[in-house]
Amino acid sequence: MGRTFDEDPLTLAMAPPRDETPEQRQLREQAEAEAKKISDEIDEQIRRERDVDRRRKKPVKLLLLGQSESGKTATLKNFQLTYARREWSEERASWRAVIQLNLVRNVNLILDHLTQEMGGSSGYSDGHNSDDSELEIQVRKRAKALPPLRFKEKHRLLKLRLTPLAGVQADLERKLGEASQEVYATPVNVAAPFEHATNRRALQEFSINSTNGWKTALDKFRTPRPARPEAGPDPLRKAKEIEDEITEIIASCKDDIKELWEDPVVTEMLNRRKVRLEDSPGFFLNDADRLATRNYQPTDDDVIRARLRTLGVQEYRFIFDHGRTVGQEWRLYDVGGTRSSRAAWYPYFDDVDAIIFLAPISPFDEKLAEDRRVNRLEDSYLLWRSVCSCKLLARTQIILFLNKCDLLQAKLQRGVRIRDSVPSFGDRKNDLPTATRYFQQHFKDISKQHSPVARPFYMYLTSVIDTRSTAVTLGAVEESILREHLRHADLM
Ligand SMILES: Nc1nc2c(ncn2[C@@H]2O[C@H](COP(=O)(O)OP(=O)(O)OP(=O)(O)O)[C@@H](O)[C@H]2O)c(=O)[nH]1
Ligand SMILES: [Mg+2]
Repeated sequence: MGRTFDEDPLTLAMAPPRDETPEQRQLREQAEAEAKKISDEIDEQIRRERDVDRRRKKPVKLLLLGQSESGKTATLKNFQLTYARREWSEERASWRAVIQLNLVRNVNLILDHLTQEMGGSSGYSDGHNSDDSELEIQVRKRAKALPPLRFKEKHRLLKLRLTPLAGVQADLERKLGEASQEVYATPVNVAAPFEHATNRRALQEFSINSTNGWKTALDKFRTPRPARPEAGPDPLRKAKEIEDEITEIIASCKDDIKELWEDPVVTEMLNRRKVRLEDSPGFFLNDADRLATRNYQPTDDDVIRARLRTLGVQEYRFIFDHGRTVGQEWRLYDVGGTRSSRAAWYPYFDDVDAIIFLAPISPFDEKLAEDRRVNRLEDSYLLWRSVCSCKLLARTQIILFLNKCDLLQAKLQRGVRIRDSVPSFGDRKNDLPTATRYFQQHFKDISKQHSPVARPFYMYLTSVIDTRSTAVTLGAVEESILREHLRHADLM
């Protein structure tokens, strides 16, 4: 074959030798085919590694489920405190308003009871009302049998001096928005309304899907920037003035708040009415000395204990700055836990790496706020069963937190007997290890019976307001979720 002088040197170098025999040609072509095969394999390997790498960098998605007040948001806060510390520190101060509202609510609740008690001869009317709960009827009966409470002039004055806190509560609730109000009776009477839901779009009206969650409420309480003089009255500065006014009123009520909470007649009144504020969400009365001050700044523990209800489904994006996955994005989905909020959960089951399911085990003798006929533990069992049996979640890792162990311990120490509310507990020992073993076994049995495909049972006993022990639990959880995340990345 003739060659021209203008062919480029590379083509010349790659060209077969002029005097190549047919055998040599066959060997050469075989060698070239082999080299191409190896090169293609290397290319494919690089492509696959890039793909896995890209998937590894995909955000880890974690969904928090459980009934209202089970501790989902408190768990989320622990994640932020442990793994996204910078953001946590930036936000801590803006929780002050929520904590102030929690404290003021505690006080106003006592004042409401006081007003009812001091209102009539014994504070209770004689007639029964069809709306009265069984507890109220019982309380009324017991109160009649006991000597009257000895209220003094001091109680009337305390009520009078603490009146401004009603206005403070209203102001704070208005500023914090709907999340600051607790929900009571709702029309939904099934534990898992998500079971019949189909797609995200159909449910949009139920869900507030925001990418900044509690920030919406807290943003109004960030430190204002200096206003430009030509811009007129600065709304942020105005907000700051209101905030200072609220803080001033609370600080000026400090001694009265403490006197009210430490008063023996008030204690007796709350006992008779079976009101245990200490166990309720957002209890801060024992911290009034520290909180009701002009320069109060929330501590980490205060923020974890602060109660702000979750509305709809909230997405939080954190780039972890601590832990094994520094630089990795995590998306945590926090949901409202009342029965009427649960229909909005289903669309989020689709694409999560793991679920943390929170079941509080201390309220075994309490009712749901949204439906006073339903026992809280029973509701958790039903909800757990629905989540375990959900086909869409058949291969999703589910981690159970049996939460509020601290409150369970305190309740058992006070002598509350489990078998009075949970007859199947029987004559077992009424102590913490026996109780947690018993509840754990019940959840394990449900998971075994109702999971469509056998799944491992991951369970932790938690008190998520204890940030130290929770950090240890989250370390184990992080590792196991990450392992699953990477396994998925390798399989895809
Ligand atoms: N003592 C104690 N309190 C807890 C524990 N876990 C949560 N709490 C408190 O219980 C209250 C309710 O917790 P949240 O985290 O707001 O509950 P939630 O599940 O997010 O509730 P919703 O948003 O209404 O669905 C908060 O004030 C928490 O600080 C716990 O283990 N022990
Ligand atoms: Mg919440």
